[in-house]
Amino acid sequence: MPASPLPSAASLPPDFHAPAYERLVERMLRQLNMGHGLDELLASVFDQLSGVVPYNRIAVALLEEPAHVLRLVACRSDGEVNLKTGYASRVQGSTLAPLLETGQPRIIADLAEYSRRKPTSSSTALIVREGMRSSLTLPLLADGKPIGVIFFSSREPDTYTAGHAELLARLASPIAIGVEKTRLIGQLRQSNQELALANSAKDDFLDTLKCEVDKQTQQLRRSESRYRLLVEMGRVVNSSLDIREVFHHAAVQIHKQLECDRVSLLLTSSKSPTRHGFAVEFTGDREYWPDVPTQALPGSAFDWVMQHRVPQVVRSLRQDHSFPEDQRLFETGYGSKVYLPLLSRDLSVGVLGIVSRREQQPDHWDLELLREICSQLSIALDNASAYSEIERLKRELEQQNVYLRDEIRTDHDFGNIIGDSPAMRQVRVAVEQVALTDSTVLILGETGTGKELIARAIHESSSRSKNLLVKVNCASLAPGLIASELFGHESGAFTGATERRRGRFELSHHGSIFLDEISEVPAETQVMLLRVLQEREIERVGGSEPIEIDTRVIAASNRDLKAAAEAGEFRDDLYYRLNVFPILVPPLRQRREDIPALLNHFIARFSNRMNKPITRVDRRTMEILMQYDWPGNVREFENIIERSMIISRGDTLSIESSWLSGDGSLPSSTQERALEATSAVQPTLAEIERRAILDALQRCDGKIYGPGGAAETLGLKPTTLYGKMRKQRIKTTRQHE
Ligand SMILES: Nc1ncnc2c1ncn2[C@@H]1O[C@H](COP(=O)(O)OP(=O)(O)OP(=O)(O)O)[C@@H](O)[C@H]1O
Repeated sequence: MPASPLPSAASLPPDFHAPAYERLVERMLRQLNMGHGLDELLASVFDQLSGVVPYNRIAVALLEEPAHVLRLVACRSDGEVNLKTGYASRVQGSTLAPLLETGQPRIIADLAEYSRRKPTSSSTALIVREGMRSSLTLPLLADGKPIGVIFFSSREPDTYTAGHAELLARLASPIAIGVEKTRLIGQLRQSNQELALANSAKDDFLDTLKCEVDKQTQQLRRSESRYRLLVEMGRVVNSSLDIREVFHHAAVQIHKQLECDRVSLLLTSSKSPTRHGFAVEFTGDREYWPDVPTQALPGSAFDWVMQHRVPQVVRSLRQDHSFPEDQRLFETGYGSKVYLPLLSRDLSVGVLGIVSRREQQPDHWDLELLREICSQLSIALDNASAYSEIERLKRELEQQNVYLRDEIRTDHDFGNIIGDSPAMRQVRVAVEQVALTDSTVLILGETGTGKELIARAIHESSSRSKNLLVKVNCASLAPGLIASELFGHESGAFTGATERRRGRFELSHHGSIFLDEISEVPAETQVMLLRVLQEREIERVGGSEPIEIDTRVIAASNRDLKAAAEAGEFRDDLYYRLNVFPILVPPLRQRREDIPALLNHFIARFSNRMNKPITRVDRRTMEILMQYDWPGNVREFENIIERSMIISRGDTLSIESSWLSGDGSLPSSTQERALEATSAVQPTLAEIERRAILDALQRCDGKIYGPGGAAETLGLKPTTLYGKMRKQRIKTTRQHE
C-alpha cells in the first residue's frame, strides 16, 4: 500500500516530523505485510504508535457479525486494567455507533465529565476507574467498511488534539486493512482447520466404519466356519462306531481347520491303569500313525489335564517343556500345543492333543470351538465304546445262551426230590438248612444218586435263585482247557484265544456254580479253585487283574474225596475248604423203601411225555425192582423204567431182568433169565457206540487227545468224543489224559 501524503504541519502533533511519519508508515506496512497473527500484529501496531500518539492505555475492539457487537481483542495499559480483552458491547444505541457509521474520530477531553453525562457507557466508567482522564477513539475502516475501533486513553485530561486524530485517521486505513486481512486469514485458517478436522473426523469415521464392517464380516465368517466345522464334525464323528475311525475323522477335520500338524487322543479306562489311544501326524498330504505309549508317565501333562479338567496351552515348547510329553514333543520338532480334557458324564475320560510345528499357534486357535469339538468327540467316543460294550455283551450273551440251551436239554426235574426214607428226609433237611446260607456245599454219593438234583434244589431254594446256576462237569473238560473254561481268558492268552472270554465263574456271578466231579480237576486248577474259595476272586487266564466273584460253590463227587486227599490225589486244603457243609446222598440200595415212590414218579413223568397210560406194574417186575442192587442208582432205575415204558403195550409195566447191568446182584434165577434175554436181544446203536468208545479208550491206554489218542482212532474231534462219553456216562480218569 502506498504511503499516505503527509498531513499539514498545522494539524500534526507538535513533536511530529515528516520523515518520522514516513518511517512510521513504512514500518507499519512492513509489519502489516509480515503475515503475523492478530495479537502479534496489534502488539506491533501498539509499539509503532507509542512514539506517535501519547497514551497510557491503548485498545482495539473489533466488530463481530452478525450480533453486531464490538469485542475488545487487544489492550495495553501502564496500570490496572478493568476493561479487559474479551469485553463485548452491543453497537446499536451505543456512543460508538455514530463513529462507526460516519468514520469520524472522537476526542473526549474529560472522561470523568463525559461518564457523568453518559452514564450508560459502562466502558467509559471502567476506564475512568483505571485512572484515564481523556481519550481519542478512532473507527477502523477497511475499504470504507467499519471493522472496529482503536482507543487511546491518557491519564492527563485534554491530551488529544485534532492533529492526533487526523494523523491517526490516515494510519487507520492500513491498520484496518491489515487487521481485516489477518482476521480473514485467521478465519480461513480456522475454517481450513475445521475442514481438515471435519475431513479427518470423516476419515476416522469411515475407518471406524470399515473396521467395524471388517470385524463383523470376520466374525460372521468365523461363526459360519465354526458352525460348518461343528456340523461336519458332528456328522463325521457320528458316522462310525469304531473309536479309531471316529478319532481319524475328527483329527482330519481339526487338521484342516487349524492347520495343526499332529492330533492325538488318549483315553483312560476305569478297568485298567494303562491308557490307550491314537496319534496322527500330518506331513504334506501324508499321514503317519506313531505309537502311543500306554504307560502313564509320572507327573505327566495328561494327568494334569485329567485332574484339573482345563486345557493346557503351551505357546512355546522351546521355552516351556516342563512336562515329560512336552519335552518329547519339543525334541521331535514341535513348537506349540494344546491339551484339552474329554469329559463324559462328568468324568474325565481322556485328553485330546493338538500340536503344531510352529510356535504361538494356539493364539490363532479358537479354544471355545475346540472345547465344543471335545464335547462332540466325547459323545461319539461314548457311543462307540457303548457299542463295543454292547457287542461284547452280545457275544457273552450268546455264550450264555449256548450254555443255557445245553442246560435246558439236560431236562431236570429238580423240583422233585422223591423219597421219604429216613436217609432222604435227612438230606432234605440239610438242603433246606444250607439253602439259606452262602456256604460252600460238598455233595457226596455214588453215581446217579441225585447229587445234581440236590445241588439244583439248594440253588432254587436260595436267595440266588433268580440268577444262574452254572454247571461244570469237571470230568468232561479237557484238562488243558479247564482253567480257561472256569476262569475265562484274555485275548491272546494262548493260541486260539482270539478275544477275551468270560469263564463259568464270571457267568455265575450273584448265582451259584455246581462243580460236578470235582475230584477230576487237575492239580494246577485246584490251586486256582482254592483261591476262589479263600479270596472270592478269580484271575482270567493270561490276565493280571483280579476279578471279584460273588458266587456260591456247590461241589459234588462220587469218589471218596477224603480218601483221595489222604492219598495225595486231591489237595487236602481244597478238600477242607469244600467240606464246609457236606451232604451224603445214600445209594438206592440203602433206601429201597423209596423205590415205589420213585417208580410212581417216573411212570407219571413218562406216561405224560409218551402219552401212554400205565396203571399197573406186574408182580415180577416189582420184585426185580425191589431186589436189584441198583449200582447205577436212581439214574439206572429211571432208564429202566423209561425203556420198559417205550416197549410196553397196554396199561401194565413190565421189565426184563436182562436190561439190568451185571454188577447189581440179582437173585441167580433173575440173572439166568437176564443172560438168556441178553443173547436174544440185538444191541442198540447207543450200545454199539458205547462199546466202540470203551474199546478205543482201552486200546489207546486212556489217551483221548493228540496222535494215537482215542479221538483220532475213532475219527472224532476230542470235544465230540468228550460229549459222547458224557452221554454214555463213560468216565475219563487222570491217567487217560
Ligand atoms: N431222589 C430223586 N428223586 C427224583 N429223581 C431223582 C432222585 N435222585 C436222582 N434222580 C434222577 O436221577 C437222575 C440222576 O440224578 P443226578 O444226575 O442228580 O445224579 P448224580 O448223583 O449227580 O449223578 P453223577 O454222579 O453221575 O453225576 C436224574 O434224572 C435225576 O432227576
